[in-house]
Amino acid sequence: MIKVGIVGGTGYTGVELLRLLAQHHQVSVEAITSRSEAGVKVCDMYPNLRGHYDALTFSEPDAKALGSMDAVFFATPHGVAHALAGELLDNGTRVIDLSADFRLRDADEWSRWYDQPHGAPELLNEAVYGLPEMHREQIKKARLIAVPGCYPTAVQLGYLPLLEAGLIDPGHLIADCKSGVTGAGRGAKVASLLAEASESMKAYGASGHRHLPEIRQGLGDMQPSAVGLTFVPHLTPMIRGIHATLYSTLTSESGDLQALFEQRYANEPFVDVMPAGSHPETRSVKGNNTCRIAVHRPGNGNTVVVLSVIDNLVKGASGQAIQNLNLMFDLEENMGLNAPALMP
Ligand SMILES: NC(=O)C1=CN([C@@H]2O[C@H](COP(=O)(O)OP(=O)(O)OC[C@H]3O[C@@H](n4cnc5c(N)ncnc54)[C@H](OP(=O)(O)O)[C@@H]3O)[C@@H](O)[C@H]2O)C=CC1
Ligand SMILES: CC(=O)N[C@@H](CCC(=O)OP(=O)(O)O)C(=O)O
Repeated sequence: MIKVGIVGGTGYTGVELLRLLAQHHQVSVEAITSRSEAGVKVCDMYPNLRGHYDALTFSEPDAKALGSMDAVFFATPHGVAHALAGELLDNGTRVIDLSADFRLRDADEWSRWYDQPHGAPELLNEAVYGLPEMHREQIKKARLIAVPGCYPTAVQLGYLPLLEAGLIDPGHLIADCKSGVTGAGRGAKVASLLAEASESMKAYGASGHRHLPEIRQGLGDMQPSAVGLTFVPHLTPMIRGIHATLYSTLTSESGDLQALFEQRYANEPFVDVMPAGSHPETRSVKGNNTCRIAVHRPGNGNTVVVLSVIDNLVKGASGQAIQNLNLMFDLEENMGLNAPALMP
């Protein structure tokens, strides 16, 4: 059994790790932290987990206890993994960080977007960006994984086949994205109140969101030219889900785009290219680690429209984190991640 710890077990991605790992036959969750709920039994706070983690109790984060694990997930706000990751790695514990602490290769750029100094620039060289569809071989050898953000996962998987094939202009990309409210975390915020978020929809971060440099870096790794990206996120009245509508312009004769996408993702266990003409729904991936994609070329013109949907808490966070763990520990990539989506 692989012994794992979770730092930040009371948040939405932390409890989603617990839900998914309850179905994983090779992992045992032995430590889970929360400063505010230390001493509380996991099942008393989350009754959906009764019968799965009856002996597990939240405790204060403790580097020594976490250092006795084979792997530790960080499901914490930005900056927390910076402070603890080095010590854990020195103890031989592998680190899978769901926050943005190690996603950007440039520490100064990270500081600008996250408005705080980078706490562990010495670890950036060895951090691997945990998007298996791009970096599977590096993930298998990694000790430190930066799990991609939710919007960046949906956007990068949507553009990947087109950029790798050199078919579109990378200088003029537009990503129009929608998120459910769990994307904002479990902490109390006015914008997440029912009366604020339901029956309404709004854009935010239109002139600069912290996922912009992360997406730009990822799209830059797919092809040699400079990336020009407009990224506009929106908050929508749903609990889970990301819907990305991705626009780009063809620069050469494209051939069969449907076949291109099907071939690129033929061996990917968690990317589903839908039949031509489809419009994937967020509810088709709810609770599930799949990214469903459809590619359109309206009026057979030069504009390509890709539709990409994921569950922000699964392929956008905890499911992808477990996919990375499976690769790092040489397990079946889909172990613990096989349950179909909840519909309706
Ligand atoms: N929600 C989403 O859809 C996604 C989230 N992410 C990222 O994953 C991370 C977790 O997100 P989410 O689960 O939504 O967050 P939440 O706000 O829901 O939960 C945060 C958790 O971290 C703990 N925590 C907070 N501060 C500290 C600290 N200083 N030291 C130790 N533990 C701390 C909290 O418990 P306590 O305060 O009791 O210790 C809580 O359990 C974030 O970095 C987020 O950006 C990534 C992709 C998608
Ligand atoms: C709806 C909502 O608020 N979404 C969050 C992003 C989700 C997320 O947690 O991303 P990181 O892992 O990069 O922090 C936001 O826009 O800030």
